[in-house]
Order: sequence, then structure tokens, then C-alpha cells
Amino acid sequence: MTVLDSILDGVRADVAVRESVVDLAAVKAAAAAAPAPLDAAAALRAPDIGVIAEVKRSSPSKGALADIPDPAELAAAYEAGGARVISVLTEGRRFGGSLADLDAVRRAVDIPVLRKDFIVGPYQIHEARAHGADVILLIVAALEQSALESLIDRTESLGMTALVEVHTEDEADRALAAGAKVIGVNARDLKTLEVHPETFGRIAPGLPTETVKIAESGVKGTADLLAYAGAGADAVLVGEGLVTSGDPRKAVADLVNAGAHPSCPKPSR
Ligand SMILES: O=P(O)(O)OC[C@@H](O)[C@@H](O)c1c[nH]c2ccccc12
Repeated sequence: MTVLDSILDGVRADVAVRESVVDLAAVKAAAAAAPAPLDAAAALRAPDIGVIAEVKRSSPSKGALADIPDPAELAAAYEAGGARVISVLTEGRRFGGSLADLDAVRRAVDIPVLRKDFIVGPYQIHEARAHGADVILLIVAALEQSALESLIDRTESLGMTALVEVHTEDEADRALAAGAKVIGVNARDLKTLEVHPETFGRIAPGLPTETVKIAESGVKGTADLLAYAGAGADAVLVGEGLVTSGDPRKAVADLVNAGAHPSCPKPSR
């Protein structure tokens, strides 16, 4: 059993518990009553390299990264530093996140918010919307093709953006076949937890020009952002490098400024 499989087992158990308290009909009604979603795809397509800044307490590979007693304060610092989107991990068992974190961040910022979790079915998508998310993550390695397609459709029908995560060329082909418009290449293989920074440069050039391309994981500083930009990234998704920085506003601003500098390669759109 891979790490991903064991995470998914825990997620399914947790979703079943939540659904026994708030059923699908109720969560759909809450989603329908939420304020309209923001257009995250447009934000990510804007000129220069975008930064998606993540609220991340711990990870299966590194254990505890940061306490983050006040996720709203951290998210506000990210926004002030120029982040385009805030990513909030809501998986509890391995990443120490929660829907309460998502709520707190949603209240604290005016930019799009990504619910970062292991989505296994439609319930979590309506739940994400009900808690104010504008973007959700769909991990190709965790989903059958038919489920991937229907979850992308469900996301878009709620006015949200699906960030479809891939690790290999085959997964990228599956993402495109399922209709993904925003693709994240995760340098961390969720089956082995190893980071391979060259993965983005291998996969991104094969994606259509119009696809929004996000480089995920392993960004510690501006050199990493510049390398991903050179390989065609529209945006980078950064967790550990920000939560462990001591000054998250400055850490984001340094990345944003590097991505806006004339010497930084620009997205080819
Ligand atoms: O902390 P890092 O190396 O900057 O990585 C952030 C992000 O890419 C990572 O948290 C991530 C990418 N895809 C995921 C899927 C689930 C959980 C976490 C992730």
C-alpha cells in the first residue's frame, strides 16, 4: 500500500463521518447559498509568475513544519506579500489541516482560495464551495478516469476552478483528456514522497499553450521560481518554504518580485 493509498483510506473514513452529520443534500444547499466564487483561472493567467501560497502545518514526508496558531493571520500576510491564490490544506490526519482553517482564511482574504485535499467524490466539492473555496485540487493518481472527468465537470458547474495534479506524462494525458484547463505538475511523487524538481520541465513543454501550468513543490527561494519559470510555469505553489521562513509576507514578496523582474522568463501566452 502506497502513502497515497493510506491517505485516501483515512480521507474516505473522515468524509463518511462528516456526511453522516451533514448529508449531501444539505451540503449542496450550503454550497448554493455561499457567495459567488472568484475566477482563480483568470488570476493565474495574469502576466508575470504567480505565487500560490500554502497554509501547511505538517506533511507525511517532513512531519511538523510550523504550528500556525492563526491561519487567518498567515493568509493575510501572504496576500499582503502579493500572493495570487491562497492554498489551504484541509486534510487532518497527515497535514494537520481542517475546514475551520479554510473558513478562517476565507474570511481573512479577498483573493481566490484553494481547498487542498484528497478529493474522492462530489461531496467534498460541494463542501469546498460551502466553505468559500474558489479552486479545488484533483489528483489524477487518486482517481479513475471517469471520476476525474465528472469531478472536473462538477467543479466547473459550481463556478470553481479545478487544479488537476499530475506527476507523469501519462497522468498529464489523462488530465487533458478529462478536460483539465489548469494543470499542476507536482515534483513530489505522492506514492514515494520523493521530490524530483526536473519533473515540471519534462512535462510542461508538452502541454497546450492555453493550459495554465502550475509548478508544485520544492520551491525554497527565488532561484527555484526562476527555474520553473524558465520551464514554462504560469505560477508556483509553495508551502514549506513559506511556513518555515519566519517572515511569510517578505518570503512571498521576494518570490513575487523575482517573478515580475524583467529578467524572469514569462509565460508564453
Ligand atoms: O511544501 P512544498 O514543497 O512547497 O509543496 C507545496 C505543495 O506543492 C504540496 O503541499 C502539495 C502538492 N500537492 C499536494 C497534494 C496533497 C498534499 C500536498 C500537496
